[in-house]
Amino acid sequence: GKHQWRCSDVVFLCPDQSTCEQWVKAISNQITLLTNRPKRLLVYINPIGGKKQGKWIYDQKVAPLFHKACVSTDVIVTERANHAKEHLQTEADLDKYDGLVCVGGDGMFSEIVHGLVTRTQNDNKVDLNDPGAELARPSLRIGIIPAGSTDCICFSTVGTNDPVTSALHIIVGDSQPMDVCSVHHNNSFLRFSLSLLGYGFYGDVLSDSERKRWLGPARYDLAGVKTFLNHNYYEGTVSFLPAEDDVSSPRDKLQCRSGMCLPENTKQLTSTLLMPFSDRRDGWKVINGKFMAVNAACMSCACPRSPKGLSPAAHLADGTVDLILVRKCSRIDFFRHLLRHTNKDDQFDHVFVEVHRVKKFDFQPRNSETVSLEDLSEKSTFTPVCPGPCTCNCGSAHSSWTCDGEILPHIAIQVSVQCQLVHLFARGIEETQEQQQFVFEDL
Ligand SMILES: CCCCCCCCCCCCC/C=C/[C@@H](O)[C@H](CO)NC(=O)CCCCCCCCCCCCCCC
Ligand SMILES: Nc1ncnc2c1ncn2[C@@H]1O[C@H](COP(=O)(O)OP(=O)(O)OP(=O)(O)O)[C@@H](O)[C@H]1O
Ligand SMILES: [Ca+2]
Repeated sequence: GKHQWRCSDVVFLCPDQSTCEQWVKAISNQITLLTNRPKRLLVYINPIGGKKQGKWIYDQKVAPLFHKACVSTDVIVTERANHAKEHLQTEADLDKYDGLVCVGGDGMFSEIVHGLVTRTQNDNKVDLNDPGAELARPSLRIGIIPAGSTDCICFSTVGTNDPVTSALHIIVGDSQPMDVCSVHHNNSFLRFSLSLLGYGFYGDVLSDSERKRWLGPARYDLAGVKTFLNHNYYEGTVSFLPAEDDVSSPRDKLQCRSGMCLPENTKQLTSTLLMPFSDRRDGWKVINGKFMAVNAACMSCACPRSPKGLSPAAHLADGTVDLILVRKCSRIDFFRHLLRHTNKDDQFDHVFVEVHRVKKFDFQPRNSETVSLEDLSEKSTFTPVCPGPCTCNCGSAHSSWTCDGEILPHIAIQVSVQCQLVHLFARGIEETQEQQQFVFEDL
């Protein structure tokens, strides 16, 4: 149920010992032939993510399963932020392993993707600062054992945030390609985004929540309420290159399901992103306005807080990102919009919300040319110019971008989707039995 997998024992009864041994040998031989299954894994554990349970979860729930399945592991418990990333970039002997495992939340997973992808580009002499460069794909898959506060990437790729389920997907060697957004400021690479890239509301929630880390996962709720009450909006220009809209749309209600975003199927969803960078302005659209939030969801961003996610129909590996623009609106309207993330109603069905499926986009804040976070005082960045509804020019304040829970140092950014840059030990969200029955009855 609920996409959770469990181990189960099967008892074979044999008439004699030698038949029993033949069975054991035959089954072991068959399992050895399954080349998708990893045999050696490099595990990184963040001991301070989420409720600080990462090490306990791994030792109690995951390591015994790896042991049973004869998967050998090297385990690194991180000692500081960026430990895993730096280890992957420079030290790790990656040839020794069939995959990586991340025990932690979205921030920790982001570290591991950055380490692995940067290492792969260095090995292949690809310049990450060139926004038009075609990136080399890492050969190692990554498994996520959820132990963070949001665990959005695990939830959106498996359908649940359950360590045992994730461990079993790793053991059986599932593979799920995943899009990654690269974020540049002019010609300098800033970060990859794997889940939510958000300016305005989520940027402000994140900035505020970082100061409340000691609260654990509850920091987001407290910062969320505070940011909601502040009710800030920000002015800027969003330019984007739409994906072919006859193929799929953020409002088609077609949720990404297991098998949908495998390489061969993806070609039908979208033709990939080989457009030369010099042609980039052909077909671009420009929207100017005052926004409560500018959100880019590379995947649905489903998580326990919002089980269908920020963009329920976003696909994991179709080479596109859903760009959600929430324009300036009243508090009550914004509340209605937020509330719809938690129930079945359509959060895009508001006059002040629009959503576009895009391959690339740029954001330019109003009067921004020289603005970077270093130039902005804490006050002007994170505190509303006015505390409540007012007639003054609140819109001239700037927010900041949150990128998978990290604050970006620049506001003017250029984003492009790197189609299926990394692979996870996952298989996408499987249809539940009731859903399959429903489709069958429909047919
Ligand atoms: C009325 C209830 C409305 C609830 C609306 C919930 C919408 C939640 C959507 C969450 C989407 C998460 C996307 C994933 C982002 C991750 O890369 C990142 C790192 O892990 N996590 C967050 O940014 C963590 C982001 C956490 C954001 C929490 C926002 C909470 C808002 C609360 C507003 C309350 C208004 C109450 C008015 C009295
Ligand atoms: N040993 C460590 N000490 C301090 N920080 C660490 C350590 N190891 C990793 N980190 C950092 O902790 C940050 C947060 O970790 P993580 O993503 O696992 O948990 P979270 O923020 O609670 O959850 P989520 O990202 O799902 O909201 C990561 O960005 C990572 O860089
Ligand atoms: Ca996508």
